[in-house]
Amino acid sequence: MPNTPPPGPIVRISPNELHILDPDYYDTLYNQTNRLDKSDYFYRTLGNPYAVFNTSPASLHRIRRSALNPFFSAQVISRFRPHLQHATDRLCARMAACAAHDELDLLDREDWGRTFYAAYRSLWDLSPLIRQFPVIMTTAMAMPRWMTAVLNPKALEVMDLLAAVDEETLRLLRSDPAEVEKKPYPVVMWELAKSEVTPPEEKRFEVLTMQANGLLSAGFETTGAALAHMTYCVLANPKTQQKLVRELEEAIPDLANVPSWQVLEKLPYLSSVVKEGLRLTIGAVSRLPRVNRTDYMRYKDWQIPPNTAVGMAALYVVKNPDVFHDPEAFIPERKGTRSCIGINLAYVELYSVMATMFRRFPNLELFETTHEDTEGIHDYFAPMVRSGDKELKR
Ligand code: HEM
Repeated sequence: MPNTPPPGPIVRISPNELHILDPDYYDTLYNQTNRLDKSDYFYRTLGNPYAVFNTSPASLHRIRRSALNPFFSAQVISRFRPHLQHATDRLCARMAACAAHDELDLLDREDWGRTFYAAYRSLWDLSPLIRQFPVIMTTAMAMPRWMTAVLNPKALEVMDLLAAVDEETLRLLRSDPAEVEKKPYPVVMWELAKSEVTPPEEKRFEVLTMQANGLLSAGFETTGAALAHMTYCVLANPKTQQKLVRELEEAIPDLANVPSWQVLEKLPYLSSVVKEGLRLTIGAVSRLPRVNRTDYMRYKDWQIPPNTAVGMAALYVVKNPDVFHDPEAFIPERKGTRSCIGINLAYVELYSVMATMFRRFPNLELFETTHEDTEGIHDYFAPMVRSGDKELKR
């Protein structure tokens, strides 16, 4: 057998796509200023081409991203915080009630809880298929409901979810302006629809509703998965839990006054727990291919021809032992960073929930939960855990 040399940093993973394995190149490829397109093939995976997340051409992406940016600044997200703290307090109150009454159902609204999650999970489950056969979405939309139900019950759940998002968007757009403007924070789709700077074609109903759907899918599963994963990591490491609880008890003497996110993120240990938890959650597990339509891309001495998709999987950066010593271990004492449009919103959620939950339940314990239950085994863009009927346990 001839000796096969180890592969270099570039591997051709399909006729028109390269993967680069070099953590030092990550910030260059994904630099927001480099104006590369997202790969059409890769990003059509959720069947929503109008959502900023899935918009391929850099020129159109810039328009959509700039329209959304103002709603995700740290300042604007701070206005949303009382709402989030209220939701966090409700979660903790439900956990306390469940513990007291030996009941386990934390999601008290059947319509916007379990069903909502299950429908998004079905969308993610279908996503690899949609990427290969995008026509599935249009076909399912055109079919009578009963036929979709027989052929693919998951697709029916997704169709119903999209219809529910349409309905919510429509209801919002028809709201009394005085009611919407009374809210202490901006309502994104409302502001986009009314904005004088949003181009008219971006105010079309089908664009707004897909943007709403895109923000929901990008915003809820990622943060939810990160919270679940980092809670598991803390509970699986009793020393970390003790250290975290000690810091929170000192910083939050009164549980009725949980400090703002800006104060919480300055708590050194909480901040390290959140960042290390985010590293292990990974966010987007696979490559996020970018394409230069007009020019060569350069990587070291390589010249990559125009129209070649080039991606790097974050998995191989965050699990790279040269970058993170003992990469599988949860070690909050080390540092790391992430970035996305929703990062401020995600941080408010992560800091509020982790601080409030561990301050309120210092003795929380794992029950019949193992590493396997939190392991991302599906690459649906975000890593997804095994689906199954495991419930939250007391
Ligand atoms: C822990 C939570 C989160 C993680 C780990 C995460 C991770 C990521 C990653 C890795 C990307 C880049 C994807 C790419 O380049 O293709 C991204 C983009 C994005 N994220 Fe997040 N995200 C989180 C929370 C949120 C939240 C709360 C929202 C709010 C709605 C959000 C909305 C978005 C959007 C819209 C994009 C696309 C941005 C663009 O294409 O310009 N994310 N996220």
